Amino acid sequence: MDTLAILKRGPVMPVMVIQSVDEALQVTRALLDGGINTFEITLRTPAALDGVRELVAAFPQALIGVGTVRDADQLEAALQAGARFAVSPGLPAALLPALAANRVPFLPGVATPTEAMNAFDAGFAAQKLFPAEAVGGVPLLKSLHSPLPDIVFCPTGGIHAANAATYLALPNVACVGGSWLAPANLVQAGDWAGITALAAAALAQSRQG
Ligand SMILES: O=C(O)C(=O)C[C@H](O)[C@H](O)COP(=O)(O)O
Repeated sequence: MDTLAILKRGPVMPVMVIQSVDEALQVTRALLDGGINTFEITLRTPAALDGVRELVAAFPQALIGVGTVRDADQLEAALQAGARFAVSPGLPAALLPALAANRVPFLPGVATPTEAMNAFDAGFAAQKLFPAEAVGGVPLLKSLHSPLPDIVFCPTGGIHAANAATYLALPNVACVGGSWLAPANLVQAGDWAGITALAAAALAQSRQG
């Protein structure tokens, strides 16, 4: 499965910051119940890699990837844990040899036309616009489409229930990602039904968009 196919499979991707394996299992179950099938587990917490391992084992129907990948060691560890794709806030040069060696579907972060062109030339036609809202959001994506029509984006950073559909309606957007699908307040409260409802609403909106 290539990166674009993974984005289209979404087309809404929860960006998850997990504090424990048990929490990861509960949140993922709740999101699956709402119809989400693609998950980005950020490597920002000590529980992340164990979480990936357990999620891959517990939910074979889910596509589990990792986010916040910043170096080759993280990428290797994530692949060993069973991650099926990887996402980064950028495209650090130090990652390129590991990406070439592993051929894992990879979504690099970009924020400018030059970064988008460099990532395209490195072999990545599907890219994450990050942080989407802060760097120009919908108007920026519209402006990028004319000169760079062969680059497809997954905007993340500042996406939420009220603006996701506007992004998904753009011709160069295949997916949107964000933490709004599993917000910390609902996770801490153990409000799994609330998370299922957020997921279902996001998917319903994406189908209208
Ligand atoms: O670390 C990564 O690889 C990322 O993917 C970054 C995330 O996309 C953003 O941190 C989500 O931003 P919010 O939805 O505004 O909370």
